[in-house]
Amino acid sequence: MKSLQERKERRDILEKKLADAEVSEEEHNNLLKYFEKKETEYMRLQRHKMGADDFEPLTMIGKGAFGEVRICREKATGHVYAMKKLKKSEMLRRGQVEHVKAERNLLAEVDSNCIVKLYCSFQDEEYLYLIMEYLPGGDMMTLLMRKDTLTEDEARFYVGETVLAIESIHKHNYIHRDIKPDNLLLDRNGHMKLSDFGLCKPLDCSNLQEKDFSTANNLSGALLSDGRPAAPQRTQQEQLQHWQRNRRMLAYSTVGTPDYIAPEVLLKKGYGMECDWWSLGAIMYEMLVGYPPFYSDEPMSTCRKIVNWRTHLKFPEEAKLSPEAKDLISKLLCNVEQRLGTKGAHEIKIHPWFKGIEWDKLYQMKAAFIPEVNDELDTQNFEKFEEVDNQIPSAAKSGPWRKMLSSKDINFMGYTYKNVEIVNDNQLPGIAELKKKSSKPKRPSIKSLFEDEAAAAANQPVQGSFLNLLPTQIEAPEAENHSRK
Ligand SMILES: Nc1ncnc2c1ncn2[C@@H]1O[C@H](COP(=O)(O)OP(=O)(O)OP(=O)(O)O)[C@@H](O)[C@H]1O
Repeated sequence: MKSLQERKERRDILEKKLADAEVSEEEHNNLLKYFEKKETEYMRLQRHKMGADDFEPLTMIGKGAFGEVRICREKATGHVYAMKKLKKSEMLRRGQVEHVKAERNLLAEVDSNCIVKLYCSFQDEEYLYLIMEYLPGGDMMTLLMRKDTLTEDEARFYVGETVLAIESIHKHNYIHRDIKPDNLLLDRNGHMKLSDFGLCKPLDCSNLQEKDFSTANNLSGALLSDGRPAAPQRTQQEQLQHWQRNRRMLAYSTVGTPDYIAPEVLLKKGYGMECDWWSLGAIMYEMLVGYPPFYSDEPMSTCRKIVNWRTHLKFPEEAKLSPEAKDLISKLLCNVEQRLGTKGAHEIKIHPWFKGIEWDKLYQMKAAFIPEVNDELDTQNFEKFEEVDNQIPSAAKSGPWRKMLSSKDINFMGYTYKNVEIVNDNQLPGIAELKKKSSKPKRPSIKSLFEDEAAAAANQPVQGSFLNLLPTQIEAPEAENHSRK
């Protein structure tokens, strides 16, 4: 009865809006017909338990340490989404269960232009699934590799959108900790959205002490026993080529790249939201210089340079950065106490480098680059991945984790989620407009259908190992369970 009543209220609102709006009778009827169609779809979705069978998997667009990302088509509606599929046994083996829940919680909780939208999540015996909006513009890593460097105006657009994205997750009390160009995705119009909120590839620096990071031990400043420098001195161009040769390999390696991680995170001193602003500084540097500020041949050496940033942060002359750009980067890549953003995103927004930027209109502006996207299944902006045999290795089926795996698995309880609202409801012109004009709260019809236990799970503090998205109330990394060890 309640849902009938709500349906009637929605229809009344629409009728009222239509009476006020000057629309032709034909348009009026079309909108009402569309409304009924959406209501039917909405009810069907509410009833239906989603599963992998509801989607036709298509081209693979991403591969991570725990699974893969593909575009897929929902069989019932024909809508295209990105499906992230994660192997439960791998999650358990690497102690990532809480992180995958954190990712699902954040995606379900934060409704923002700057965050990739989650349509639903579900699981079967072997896998967890996230069905998200498909962002066909590719990721920032690929864009940067294609462009070498960006002009300051181009960079301002992307850095600005990253500021808004970071601000929106901080507002929900989440810290990302692993913001890097690979996690900045571009939509069809070239606007940026943040993704990948839970499954970092933990680079295990936990056995390193602060003394290991001391300047005497740092690689690039050090000399070998015969007096030669331990790391070759390269020109900006050489360093750029070197970085680009290694970039994809680093992205797909099991340890990932530490280039954007804040020193306090590496040192596990206890950290807060400021660590995401450090990552912003490293990304901005890469956009303007061509490679990240502490790049080194070895990830461990990069970690050392990050911790000794005072010695290693240098701006190559050839890059010709403006004084404002250098100033902003230096105020992001610095001690937590001095770092811009510590008191909130506004500190960064008012920096002179952003002079003239209209923060409220950034997402309505024309993007710095418009990606080429020919149709809804176009994946030209992504790497090509070789398809390997999809069979689940027998180890996963017979290993010690096997008995823990089932779709009613207690480890992954609360994973299932459905966001009925985002079933492409902006596809019909007119409806989106009407919704904007509505005086009701922003998302009047949202119906997030958590399974009962999910509501509780969403409020659980999340603990986990190195480098992962954590609600801020989880504090010192020392207290974390470094399950990779
Ligand atoms: N919603 C999406 N739309 C388009 N592409 C996506 C989407 N989600 C992920 N991708 C692509 O898949 C890649 C891997 O995704 P993601 O980083 O979320 O997976 P992961 O397994 O957690 O990876 P990682 O090992 O880096 O943590 C991204 O870099 C991006 O290119």
